[in-house]
Amino acid sequence: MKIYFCGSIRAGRQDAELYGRLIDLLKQYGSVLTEHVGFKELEKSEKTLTDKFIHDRDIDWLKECNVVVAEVTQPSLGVGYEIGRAVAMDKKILCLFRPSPDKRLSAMISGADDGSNFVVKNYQEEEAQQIFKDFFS
Ligand SMILES: O=c1[nH]c(=O)n([C@H]2C[C@H](O)[C@@H](COP(=O)(O)O)O2)cc1CO
Repeated sequence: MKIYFCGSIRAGRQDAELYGRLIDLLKQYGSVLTEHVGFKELEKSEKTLTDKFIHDRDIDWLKECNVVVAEVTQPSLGVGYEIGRAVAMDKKILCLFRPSPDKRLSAMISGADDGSNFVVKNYQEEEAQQIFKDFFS
């Protein structure tokens, strides 16, 4: 099982440590192609790469993966783009959103939930393990 994990990078790194913990949980189910999204020092390593390289590498990984898991609480153009491309590739997608009074998820994500291939879950971190268990079973 190859998993493509999406999380905000240039749109803000406030959830980076959470991404790292989610990626650790996901490793029980397969290999995470985009492990760097959860790295604390990420910006240093990705800074040596051109935007074209990053885009083309990530689209190749997206083509290669079996499922996409996206943490969508921090809105990110890159994550939205990856999700749209993944839909066009018929990938199975799980989006995770942590509700709070100051955040509203885009209708283009919440409204895409079809209960099977595109699943959107409101969650708190402690529920992630069970959500992954259900999604991957
Ligand atoms: O350096 C990068 N490396 C990288 O893999 N990405 C991909 C993976 C993330 O899921 C997504 C983040 O997009 P953004 O940077 O617009 O928040 O794009 C994005 C960047 C920077 O845009």
